[in-house]
Amino acid sequence: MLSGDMEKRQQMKDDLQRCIDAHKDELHSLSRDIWSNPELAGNEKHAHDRLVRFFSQDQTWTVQSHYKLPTAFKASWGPVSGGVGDPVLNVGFLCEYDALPGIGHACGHNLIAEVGAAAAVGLKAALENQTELPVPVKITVLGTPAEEELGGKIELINAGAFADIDLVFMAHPAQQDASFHPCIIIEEMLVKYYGKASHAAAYPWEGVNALDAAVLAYSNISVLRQQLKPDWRIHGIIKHGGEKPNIIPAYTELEFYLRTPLLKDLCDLKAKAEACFRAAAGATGCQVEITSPTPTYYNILPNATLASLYESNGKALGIHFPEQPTSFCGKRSTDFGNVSFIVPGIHPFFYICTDALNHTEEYTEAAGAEKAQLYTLRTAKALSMTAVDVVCCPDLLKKVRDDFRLAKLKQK
Ligand SMILES: NCCCC(=O)N[C@@H](CCCN)C(=O)O
Repeated sequence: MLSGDMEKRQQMKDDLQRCIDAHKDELHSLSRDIWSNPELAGNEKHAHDRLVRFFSQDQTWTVQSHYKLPTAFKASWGPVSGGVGDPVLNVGFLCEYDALPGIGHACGHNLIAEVGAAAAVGLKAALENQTELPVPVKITVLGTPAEEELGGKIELINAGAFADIDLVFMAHPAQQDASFHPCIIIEEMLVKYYGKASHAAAYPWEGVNALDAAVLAYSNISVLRQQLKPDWRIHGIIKHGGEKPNIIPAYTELEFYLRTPLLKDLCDLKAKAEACFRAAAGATGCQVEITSPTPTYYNILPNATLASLYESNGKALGIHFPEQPTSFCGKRSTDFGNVSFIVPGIHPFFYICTDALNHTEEYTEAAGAEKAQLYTLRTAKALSMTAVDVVCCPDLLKKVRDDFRLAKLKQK
């Protein structure tokens, strides 16, 4: 026999599930449209317009297009319930929608957008007839572009977009369901070598070969890797290697990603990598320019209370959470990590009916497939149901906030 409060929460959860199911075709059309029009980080114009249109069609949402960033948006609803002057609890849902160069939505960000939209619409349905919640509740959907490059969430943090948000939810497609899986710190290093062109056959001795420097740099990093801690990563490409075989390259460019679980480790890894890049310059007589063009993505802070509530709601919907998610390792990064340092939240991973790996063409196909929809909407329901638990139960909200404070202290 459910208590009165439990009965009310269950009724709210039933309402949100019915609402999401009622909107399933529209939600699938939304993610399919984004999937069919892949746009790179910072250029998600179609996705932005499509999501703005999705929320604007319901006049009860207040929608701000081009919110602080050209392809970010904000959709707000509420507050409802509570008394005048009561502190409002602002629940945030995040939508990502940037694709990858050459392989489209190979990370399923079109489904992240669908989950965020569906969870928000569902929570609205659960709340709109509530007049006796512990506190007034508001819903904020943030369109957070450019996760794969640039770190749109970090730019939005710096622009104050998260200042009034109390909880934040999103979910990311993967190979299995996991309420939490470690995502680690990442920093990009851009390396430019400057040499001197010359005819490669007629008088090569007059040249200073920037491609030699690039190759040596790449090789130096490759041997460095043997001496790195097992949970560190460093990987990169030669973005520009020269123009023609008979012109000794005067300019080359490399891009590397450095990843570590802890910020102090990142400093150590950066120093080692920089030594490799400078050694290649010294060996070839080139000049070298080393920069970090994008902000550092932080690791995701865990929140045990939210993760446990998410698992409980997910299991009620039939989600299976493997004890040890095996098919994807934790060596990935996201700008949600930076958000998790300023707002309590969760970023679960969810199965989309494929064993393909992210950032592959097979995953792109899976992210646009009809069979991903059941899992996508189920994830949205679990996120929304988790939000219902927290907004209805002040003790849970306190535990969430305590987890957040403790997790931050552990980072020091
Ligand atoms: N959000 C979970 C992982 C998504 C992802 O693959 N992120 C990229 C971020 C790259 C930042 N320049 C990654 O390679 O981890």
